Amino acid sequence: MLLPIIDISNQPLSIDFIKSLDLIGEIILRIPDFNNTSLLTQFLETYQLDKYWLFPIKEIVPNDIENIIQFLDQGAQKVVIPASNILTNDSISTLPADRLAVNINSSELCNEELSKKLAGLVSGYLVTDVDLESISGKFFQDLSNFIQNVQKTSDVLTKFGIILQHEKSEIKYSLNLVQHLSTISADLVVPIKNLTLDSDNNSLLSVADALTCTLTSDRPDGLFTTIVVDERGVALGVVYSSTESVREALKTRKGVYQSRKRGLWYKGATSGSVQELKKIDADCDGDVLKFTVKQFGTGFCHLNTRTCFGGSKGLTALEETLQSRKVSAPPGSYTQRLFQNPDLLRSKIMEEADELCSATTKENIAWETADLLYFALVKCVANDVSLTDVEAHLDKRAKKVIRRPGNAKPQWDISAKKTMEIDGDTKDKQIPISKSDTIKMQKFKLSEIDSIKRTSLLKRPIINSDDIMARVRPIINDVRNKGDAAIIEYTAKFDKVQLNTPVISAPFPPEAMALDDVTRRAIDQAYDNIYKFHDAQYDRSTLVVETMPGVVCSRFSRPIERVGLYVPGGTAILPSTTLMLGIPAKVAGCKEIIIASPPRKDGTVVPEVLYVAHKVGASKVLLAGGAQAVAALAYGTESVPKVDKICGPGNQYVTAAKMFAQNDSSAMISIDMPAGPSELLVIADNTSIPTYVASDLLSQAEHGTDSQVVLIGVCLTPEHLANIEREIHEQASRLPRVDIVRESISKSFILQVNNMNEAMKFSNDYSPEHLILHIDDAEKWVNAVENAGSVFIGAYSPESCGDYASGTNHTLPTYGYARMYSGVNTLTFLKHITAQKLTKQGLKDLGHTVMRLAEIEGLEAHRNAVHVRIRDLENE
Ligand SMILES: NC(=O)c1ccc[n+]([C@@H]2O[C@H](COP(=O)([O-])OP(=O)(O)OC[C@H]3O[C@@H](n4cnc5c(N)ncnc54)[C@H](O)[C@@H]3O)[C@@H](O)[C@H]2O)c1
Ligand SMILES: N[C@H](CO)Cc1c[nH]c[nH+]1
Repeated sequence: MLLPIIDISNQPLSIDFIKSLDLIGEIILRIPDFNNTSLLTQFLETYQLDKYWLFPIKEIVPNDIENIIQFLDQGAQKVVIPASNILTNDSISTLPADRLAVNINSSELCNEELSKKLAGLVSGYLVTDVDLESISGKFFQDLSNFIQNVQKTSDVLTKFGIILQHEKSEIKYSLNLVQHLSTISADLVVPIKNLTLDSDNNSLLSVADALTCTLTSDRPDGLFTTIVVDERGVALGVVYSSTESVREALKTRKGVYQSRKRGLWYKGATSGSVQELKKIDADCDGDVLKFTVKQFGTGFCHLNTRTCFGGSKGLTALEETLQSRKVSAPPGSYTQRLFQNPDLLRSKIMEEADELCSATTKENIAWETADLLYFALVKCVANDVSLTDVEAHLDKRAKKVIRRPGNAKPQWDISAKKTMEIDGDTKDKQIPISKSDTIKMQKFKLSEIDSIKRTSLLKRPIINSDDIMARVRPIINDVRNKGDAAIIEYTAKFDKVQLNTPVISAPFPPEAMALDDVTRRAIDQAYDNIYKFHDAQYDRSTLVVETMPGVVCSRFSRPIERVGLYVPGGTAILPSTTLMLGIPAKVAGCKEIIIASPPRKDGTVVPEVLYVAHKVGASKVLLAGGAQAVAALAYGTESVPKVDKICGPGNQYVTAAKMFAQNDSSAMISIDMPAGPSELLVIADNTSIPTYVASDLLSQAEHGTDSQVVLIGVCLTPEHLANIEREIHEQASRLPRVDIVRESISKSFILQVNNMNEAMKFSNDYSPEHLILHIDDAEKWVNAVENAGSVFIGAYSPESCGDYASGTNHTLPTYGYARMYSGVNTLTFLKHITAQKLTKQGLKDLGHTVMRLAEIEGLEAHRNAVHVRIRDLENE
């Protein structure tokens, strides 16, 4: 065949022409040297060749080695170097043989010693001084012997290029010559100025003809069987080519073939399923062509499948599915959810990578790899990266001659991890927690983190809401369909309690709410404080404003009639939450209060909860938790009346069920807010007391493994910070819930800042559920609070007081929702109704404004309702 050669100093060249040449194999680039490489770099950027050799005019000097390696790394197929250089320069001789070619003179073809020395070191020979006349004589025989010898001794696939002598001004590059050389596996090197994409003519050699003249057809019609494959090598079908169709294919860089019935066949011309031509190769014995194409449209086959052998499979099929999901996905598509939630996708990739690392059996490793490939490909498709792009990188990497050491980055280095201090970039990473580890938070300095890290610190752990919703939906449907029976069934399943009836109605049996005096007094005091604070929030008066003479607007409130209060009970019993929800509902005057809470293991209600239920005037207590309790309150069952609003915190199932019911118009229900795992942000300076700071942080960390606490240290001295950290470890180690704390503290962090403004800015951006100000002149900084559920001011205001008894509510927005939601308060249980009264004069004065605005909106009936009255008033 032929090897086009381009002198890169002779630019500009036609990009289209070069790209067509690039389709048929390798191109030799004649370059001045490796010393000044800017011309070459610019050439490669412009023409973006697929496969090329670099052939310098000048000899190689030692300083060139670095550049040679760099160009090989960047993708040069081979570098052509004089034999003397290869044999004398150690750095060159260590380069891989499949990336080196050598240029020799025709006289050296018979130099056996040289060919022995070069054996195994190179995979290409350019014979540079061949006289046209000599090609059929002795030279041809020598060349043939030489090639056979190399092929016998070398295990690298080797190419042989023949360069006709340049001194001869009139070199005739003919198809005969190409054909002749190809019989001994040699290629004719042809300057591109001697090549054409058109048919062969006397002065120029046709590229297509040069390609097909070396082929043999085993068909009576002389056509060449052509296999068509996609960029990943997947066979699309079989067609036929002629010299003419190859010529058209090269010229247009499209899939053009020879139809046995219809002549030249421009693939996709009528169907639209066109092909971009990427490569043409001949097989090893030159009787089949392979066209590599990028297939557009419905596919290659006339049956509208991608291939003539049916649909795709494996990674190609997965890629197609993901691409179609990106365009339009069926409702509830998990893939679409991954597209929309990069954080979820990131977590899944990490999770699957981790699972693959732990897999040991053949089956497991295949399974986990499939998982990881799925998520990785979602990431690719989401960002318009194709498998072909990925494979191009793999191929490019395979060409690198310098191998990286491949050590793990510090955060992934398992041996280093064991000794890692948690003072680096590890917030999102799983650090193995051992019981002997110091219980400590991760530490960051605001001045040392970038904005991406800051944003990640502001984020809460991801809630997988679609998965949870998928679990919650059938529970809700069951409760709607089967009522009490479903509640009993789910309570048995999740809470392991067999109930006869799921509801206790007031009046509650005194023995079921009997408490010792100390407990009762504590609850009573908490009750009084909470009541006092919530009662004060209730402005029972009617707001009246005369907006203009004779136009009086007013607003008054009414309680929401029936409310359902969810009191969590999964890992801790929470009578305090019964107070926090029941009291404002009672103050607001709700007519029916129903409390739902998971039963104890013996099927009873916690007496403290029942006592508070009684105090707030609840009519019923539903002995159920989770989604089944929320569904019963939202839709009603035989024994649970449907309510108008559901309030209260809970785990992810509770929250998902509340969100579901709120969005279902048939439920006609509202909720207080989406509330999740507890959280606390403490701002502390050097006036803070380390024991107090640590105790506050731990008070929220003990809620659950998903709780998050944050300490912002304002100019803390190293000693002060160390004291706080020591207190955290010592106090935590003594807690009964130390195992929960160990986990939640490891996900929590300390951020050191330089001043209070930085601290407040971070806190407002984080929007914590609880904010504690352990700082000098704490009260002054309350003015700077923009977002928080509840604020605790000064050293003697522990959050626990707000959790239980000071008077404020503890059902507060988490997860950053404090930016737009208030915590539960008396207004949560009220709605406001507005009213207005216009006098005749008021209507006369306002009427024309109303009529004009109705006219602008094209709402004639609106205008008329004023008009008929004003007409009467004007006639009075
Ligand atoms: N923001 C606030 O004001 C506030 C106040 C108190 C508590 N909290 C939070 O409330 C949450 C309470 O959670 P909890 O689990 O202890 O109690 P919970 O009462 O919210 O949930 C327990 C119920 O979950 C259901 N459940 C458990 N596993 C299930 C599964 N696999 N499928 C379906 N349903 C299942 C069961 O029905 C069970 O009754 C904690 O996260 C806590 O931090 C928040
Ligand atoms: N701190 C919780 C709100 O996030 C409420 C609570 C209940 N019991 C103790 N604390």
